[in-house]
Amino acid sequence: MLKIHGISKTFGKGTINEKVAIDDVTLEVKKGDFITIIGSNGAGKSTLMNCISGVLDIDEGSIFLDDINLTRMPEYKRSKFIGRVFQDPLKGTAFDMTIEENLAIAGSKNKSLGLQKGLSGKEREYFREKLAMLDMGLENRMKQKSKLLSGGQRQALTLFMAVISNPKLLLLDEHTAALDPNAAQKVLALTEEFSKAPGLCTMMITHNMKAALEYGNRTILMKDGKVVLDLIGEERANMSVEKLIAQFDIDNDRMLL
Ligand SMILES: Nc1ncnc2c1ncn2[C@@H]1O[C@H](COP(=O)(O)OP(=O)(O)OP(=O)(O)O)[C@@H](O)[C@H]1O
Repeated sequence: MLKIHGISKTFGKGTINEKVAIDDVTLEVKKGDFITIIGSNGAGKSTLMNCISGVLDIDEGSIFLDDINLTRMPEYKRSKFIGRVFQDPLKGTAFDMTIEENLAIAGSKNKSLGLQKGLSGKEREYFREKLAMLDMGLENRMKQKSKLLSGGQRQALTLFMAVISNPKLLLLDEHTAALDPNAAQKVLALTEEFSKAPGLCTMMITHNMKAALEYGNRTILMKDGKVVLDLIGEERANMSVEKLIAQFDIDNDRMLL
């Protein structure tokens, strides 16, 4: 379980540009939870993820993942427990490496062996089987460089790479925003599938309001650095995009209905 307690983050403290990006946020994410995160531009969604993953230091509060205290742990150490996928499909894979080299590196993340570029026959077979689950024909292209893949294929591969080391937490920051609608839907369906891995907590930022209510089991709305709505169960099932916009004054220039 992820336990975020009373965290705050202010940029440019003491300057005229001072900005409270995260304001006393407390949040518990249970194992198996798949939380979608929505909110207006500048609400603090990405900053929250950056605080959890260790890209940013928090000013106050604490972050625990199970019994592991992440609060002051450097980003590279947290990455053993946290898988991440960003908006840009070019960010997640090593462009000039083959699909299987990318997988080998991602798979070795949790081991003490360090980077491994090669795969044993057994590992190759394992990855081939797993890749087939993506249903994109990538299992037959394992020796091809990842730069030859389409955006959707690359993002599916990145997602797969983020989960093969069995992280405790998966953080997705608008990971389908740069994809065409078909590819986005496919990657969202895969996300839902991967989020069922035993013991995993998943958090996904999206500007697609419909997807936010459709995927996962819980939706939070952020505003001015705070969590102002936490929807789950029946309340979430009865919520619609129209109601959300009307009730919460969501103003987002990239919002998709
Ligand atoms: N590195 C930074 N330095 C200074 N201010 C920042 C920095 N990162 C974010 N901010 C500010 O903090 C606030 C929250 O930004 P954040 O990127 O978390 O919002 P967001 O909800 O992810 O927005 P969007 O939907 O537009 O991506 C914004 O006012 C932003 O300008």
